[in-house]
Amino acid sequence: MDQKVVQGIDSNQIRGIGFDATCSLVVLDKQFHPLPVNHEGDSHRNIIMWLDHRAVSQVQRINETKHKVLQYVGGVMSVEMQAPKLLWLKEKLRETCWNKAGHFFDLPDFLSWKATGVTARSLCSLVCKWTYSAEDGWDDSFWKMIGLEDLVADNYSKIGNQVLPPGASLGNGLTPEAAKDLGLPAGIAVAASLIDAHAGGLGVIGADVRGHSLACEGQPVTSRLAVICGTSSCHMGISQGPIFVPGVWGPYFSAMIPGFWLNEGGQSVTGGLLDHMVQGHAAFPELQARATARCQSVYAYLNSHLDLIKKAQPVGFLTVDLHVWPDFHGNRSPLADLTLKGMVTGLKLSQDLDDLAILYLATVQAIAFGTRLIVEAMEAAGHSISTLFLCGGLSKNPLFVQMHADITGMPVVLSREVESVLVGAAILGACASGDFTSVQEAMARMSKVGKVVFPRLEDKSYYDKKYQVFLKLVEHQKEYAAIMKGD
Ligand SMILES: Nc1ncnc2c1ncn2[C@@H]1O[C@H](COP(=O)(O)OP(=O)(O)O)[C@@H](O)[C@H]1O
Ligand SMILES: O=C(CO)[C@H](O)[C@H](O)COP(=O)(O)O
Repeated sequence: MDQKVVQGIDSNQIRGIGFDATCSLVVLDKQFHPLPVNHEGDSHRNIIMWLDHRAVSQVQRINETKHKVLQYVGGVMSVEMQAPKLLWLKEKLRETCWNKAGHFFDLPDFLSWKATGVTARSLCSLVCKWTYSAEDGWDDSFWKMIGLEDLVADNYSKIGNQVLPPGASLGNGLTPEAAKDLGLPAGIAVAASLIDAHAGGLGVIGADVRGHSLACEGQPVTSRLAVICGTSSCHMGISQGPIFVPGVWGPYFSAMIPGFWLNEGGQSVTGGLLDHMVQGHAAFPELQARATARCQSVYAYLNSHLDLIKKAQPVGFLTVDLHVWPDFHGNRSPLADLTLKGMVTGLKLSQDLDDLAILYLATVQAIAFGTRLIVEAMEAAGHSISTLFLCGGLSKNPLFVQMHADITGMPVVLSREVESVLVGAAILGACASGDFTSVQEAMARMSKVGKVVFPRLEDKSYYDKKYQVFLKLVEHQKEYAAIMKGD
């Protein structure tokens, strides 16, 4: 743990701590020491990252079982969830890892354990990534069916048999050892954690929107979709009753907001894809030099460059003959197909800064079309969404935000605090300390609207045409795969 987090802060003002993190799998032995998750035996590498797709064969076999728990992850389990990763460890590293393992933690639960010594898991991580049900607990038959019956035999002690709602206070709070590491007083309340995207959802979705002329004003919170966009994008929609959306994770009960069901759509690389496209282009060194000379981020430079080259037309029209399918790391939602790949059509021989800027624009648009596809799937299944609430690193990019508004046709609300994921974690801390009596009360007080961006409805027909092309791209990709599979 790190003292940077409290630099320049009066530590006596800190009343509670909340943790969030990606849903990566942490493996410890029976004495809580790190265990290698690799063939090399390097115990510094004891975490399988969320976006690690090594367990492809395992997840295929899990999905072939058609077990009823799969209904609660969108009908198809993702390779990014924990059950396939556990099965991979058992099958590939039985001696060195599986047999020696004492504790498998989701990363947010690992952090709260490290701070408090309490091994209780958050309902959020267990429901969303481990097939636990808030109503019925673990389903023994699932673990037996997929070949992980040993987890059932010891009453789930390795993956969690004490489960707490996010925001519940853990044990006696910060241990003396963790307090020393963090430079904080021992005993400060520590909350049961949330996965990062879920913390972002808490940080934005409950804001008071009065005075912004938004359709969601005075409407139930279920008309809002929180989109947490950083390395990946996660689309968090809530409902009073369970809604089964094919290819969209959930419905998860009480995994984000207590008492509400959650559906979680997602795109596995979004910010990561933009970085990849921009940094891998031949004109990147020139871009970097120009952005540095202006003390700008490369994205701010690209946005201003697009404004220069667009001439009289709207900037989005620069991609009339350049189209991108964004699933360079498979499709998480709503197609739930990890075999899908990225596609670009409309490339030319030139590779100058204009080409880079236009390719970047087409990628931003493709990510926004991916959001439109997810929203349409959620609405077809019963959600009624009128407003997007964006946060995360990508929400700092005005082009990304405007394209989401234009392409979905919905207004986008940005939070006053860009790092709303951290606001969500702070909400947890404020619940654990007893400063608020419920997550809902804390959300209403702590999330604040910053700016609202409305769609340019006059550009709608152009984006509708590009969306038609977008859908053709995946249709064609599937046709190519079928041709190559044939004799
Ligand atoms: N100033 C910026 N302008 C535009 N995009 C940005 C900026 N800073 C970060 N990004 C984008 O946000 C992404 C990272 O978002 P962040 O929320 O920090 O990631 P994570 O989800 O890993 O926490 C980067 O991949 C980058 O594409
Ligand atoms: O699966 C997820 C949430 O359920 C997230 O995509 C994953 O945790 C990583 O997010 P990021 O790196 O974008 O913060």
